Amino acid sequence: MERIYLDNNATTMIDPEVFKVMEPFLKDKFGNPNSLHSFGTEVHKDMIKALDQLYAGINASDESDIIINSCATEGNNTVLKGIYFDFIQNSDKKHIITSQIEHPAVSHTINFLESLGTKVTRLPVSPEGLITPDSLKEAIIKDETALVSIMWANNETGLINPVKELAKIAHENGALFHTDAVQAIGKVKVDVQDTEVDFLTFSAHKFHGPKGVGGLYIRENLELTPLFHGGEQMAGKRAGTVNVPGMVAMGYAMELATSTEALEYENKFVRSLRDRLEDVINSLDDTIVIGDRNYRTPNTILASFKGIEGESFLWDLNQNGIAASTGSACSSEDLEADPTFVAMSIDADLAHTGVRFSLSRFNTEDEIDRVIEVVKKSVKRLREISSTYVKGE
Ligand SMILES: Cc1ncc(COP(=O)(O)O)c(CN[C@@H](CS)C(=O)O)c1O
Repeated sequence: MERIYLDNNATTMIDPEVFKVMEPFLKDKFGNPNSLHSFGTEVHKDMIKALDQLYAGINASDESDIIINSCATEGNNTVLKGIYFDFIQNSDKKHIITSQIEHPAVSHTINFLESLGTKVTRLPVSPEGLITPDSLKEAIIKDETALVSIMWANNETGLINPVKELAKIAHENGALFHTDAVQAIGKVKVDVQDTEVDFLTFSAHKFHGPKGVGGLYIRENLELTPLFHGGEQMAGKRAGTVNVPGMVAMGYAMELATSTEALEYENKFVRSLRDRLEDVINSLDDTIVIGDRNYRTPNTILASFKGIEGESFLWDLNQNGIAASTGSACSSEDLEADPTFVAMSIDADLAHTGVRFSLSRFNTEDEIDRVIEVVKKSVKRLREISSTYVKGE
C-alpha cells in the first residue's frame, strides 16, 4: 500500500537535493574543521556558504550570530538557561514570561528554572488560540521581566502569534524576546530584523533537512553564558565538534525552504491541499478544526471528531497507510487532554479527540484525495461502533 505522510510538524523527509549536497561530507570530506591540515580546512568554505544561507533565510544581519547546535531543544535550553545565569541569578530582573502553549522544550525548561526560584508568568491564549499583545502588556513588569519567550507558530494548531508586536512590548519594558520558530521556518516569512527578536531557535528536520542539527540566532551585541563548555568552536559560544554534514545540509534546506518561490508554493499549493482536506473535515457532523485557517501555518490542521478517541482514529489511518498524529509527537504517548485545547477552553471530551494533519511540499493532490476518502470512512465506522457517540449531542 502506498503510504501517505501527513506528520510533517513532527519531522520531515530530507529533500533529495539536500541529501545530495550533504553526502560528500558523510564520505570524503570528513575532516574536523578545527584541524589545521587540508582535511580540516577544505570544509571551511562550505561552512561559510551554509552560514550565508542561514543568515539569508531569516534575514539576519552580518553582526548577529547564528550558532549551529543539535536541535531547537538545545537552542531553547541555551537561551532560557543563559538568561537564568546572566539575569535571574545576577540582576534585579528575575521574571520570565512565556505562554501556556509552548512546546515542552520551552515549557519544561521554564518549569525547571521556576524550581530554582525564577518568577514565571504563563500567558493564557485568547479564545482564538493566540497570545495577545494586551495579555503581555498586563503581565510584563518594567525592568523586572528579563525575558519574554513566545513561540512564533504553535506545533499542534499551526496558529501564528504576533511576534513583532510582542517583541516591541518586551523591549519597551526592558526585557529581551525569544521565539521558538521551529514551526514557522519554511511556512511563513521569518525576518529577525523586521520583528526585532533577540533570540530565535530552529531545527533542520522541520524544513526538509536532517535530524540532529539546528540553529540559534542571537541578535548583535547580545551574549549569553553558553550551555556547553569545552572547545573553542563557534567562538566559544557552543563547544563541541561542529556537525559539518548537518550544517551544510541545513544551510541548503534553509535556502530551499525560505525562497520567495518556496513560500509562495507553501502558501498557495500546499495550502490548497490543506484547505481541501479541512473543508471535508468541516463538512462532517460534530467535528471542529481549531483556529482560524487565515491565522495558521498553511500546512496544519488540528481537528477534533466528537465520539472518536484520537488514538483510535490514528490507528485506523495508519492501517490505511496514512501517518498523522494526535498532537505533538513528544506528547503522543500522553493521554492528558491536549493543553492547547484546555488553554482554549475546549470541552474536555473533545480535547482527547484531537488529530493533527501536517502537510508538506512533497504531498500531492492524489494523496489528499485518498486521505479524504479514508477520513470519511474511518469517522463513519468509528462512530458506528462508538458506545458514547450520539449524532448532534
Ligand atoms: C515548536 C517546537 N519547538 C521545539 C521542538 C523540538 O524540536 P527538536 O528538533 O526535537 O529539538 C518542536 C518539535 N515538535 C515535534 C516533535 S515533539 C511535534 O511533533 O510537534 C516544536 O514543534
